[in-house]
Amino acid sequence: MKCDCDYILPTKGGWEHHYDNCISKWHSKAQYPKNEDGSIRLTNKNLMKMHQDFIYHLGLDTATYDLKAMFGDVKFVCMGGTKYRMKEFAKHMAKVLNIKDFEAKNLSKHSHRYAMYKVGPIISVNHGIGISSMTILLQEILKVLYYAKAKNPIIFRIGTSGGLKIPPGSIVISSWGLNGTLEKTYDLPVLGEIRKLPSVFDKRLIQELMSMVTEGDGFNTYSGGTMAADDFYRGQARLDGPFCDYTEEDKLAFLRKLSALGVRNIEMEATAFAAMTREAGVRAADVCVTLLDRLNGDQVTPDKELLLKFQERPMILVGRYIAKYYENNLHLIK
Ligand SMILES: O=P(O)(O)O[C@@H]1C[C@H](O)[C@@H](CO)O1
Ligand SMILES: O=c1cc[nH]c(=O)[nH]1
Repeated sequence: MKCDCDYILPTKGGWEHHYDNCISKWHSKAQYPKNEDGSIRLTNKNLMKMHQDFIYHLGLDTATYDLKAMFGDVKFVCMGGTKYRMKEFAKHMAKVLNIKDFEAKNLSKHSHRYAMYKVGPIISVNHGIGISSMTILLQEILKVLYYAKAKNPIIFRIGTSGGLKIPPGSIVISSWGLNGTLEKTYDLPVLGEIRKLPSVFDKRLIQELMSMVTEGDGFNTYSGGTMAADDFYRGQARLDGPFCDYTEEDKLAFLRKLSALGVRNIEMEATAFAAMTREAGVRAADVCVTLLDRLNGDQVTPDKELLLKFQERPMILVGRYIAKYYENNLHLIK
């Protein structure tokens, strides 16, 4: 398989292992500040001076918990908005990887915030709605992976979204995130000034995921841009919120403009997810199902059963990717 920089990747047992020894530009040390052994290198020197770190929203800390023993084997972190979805994903992966003794135990229950499960080498955890909830979770997960010295972890978001000109129930694998002012950045105010962090996803991971799509899936999978809105209603040009001071024509013109820019779906996390995983040197992909075509309306009308079916689709695709990784290596799973 070819990479961005035109290197033929030195794979040993097939493409599923190549990122462990990848020499491509995308994974170069400059951009992906990993240690030699593949563990995360966080650049915040203050962390090294701390005797104990309270990872508050996960209800964990580095003194009471042996994070290396708990999470040192983690290869994949999957996150999504709801607790229910992430518990179901953990159960799904227990089946896929044939892990018989899996017990869905919420490892962050003391925090009363998020629900985090571990199944074999996978963390499945919910992040709530929107960028601020997601980035708190993501940053605390990054610290857990850092303290645990997890090697070459990959992070997936399996989410829901509104589609643009594609049938409801399609999957979109995000190439980049677009913010509310139509820039491919995650804009974070720090010490009174806006930092603009690039929000582009790992191209090769997208290709690898696209190669998991089969004709028998029964739905379409696209890759394309994802707008991450800071609001579900006006922020996504809806007409059905409590406030609206624009017309239906304005809304449609905006959505068509997004579509012309290459945006396939709208959700509420992509920009920050791309930017922060990139800054941490961790490969990541945002895989969302669309619940509706926003050119045809605003209300999410599929019944509960169909909504749950739709939400299984990203789980199936990402599950297939993880299963492929372990195809010949199930013995690596504790
Ligand atoms: O992962 P989920 O289904 O939470 O993703 C989208 C974006 C927001 O978090 C939420 C809005 O309904 O759904
Ligand atoms: O339209 C939608 C549907 C799900 N999630 C969103 O953020 N927007």
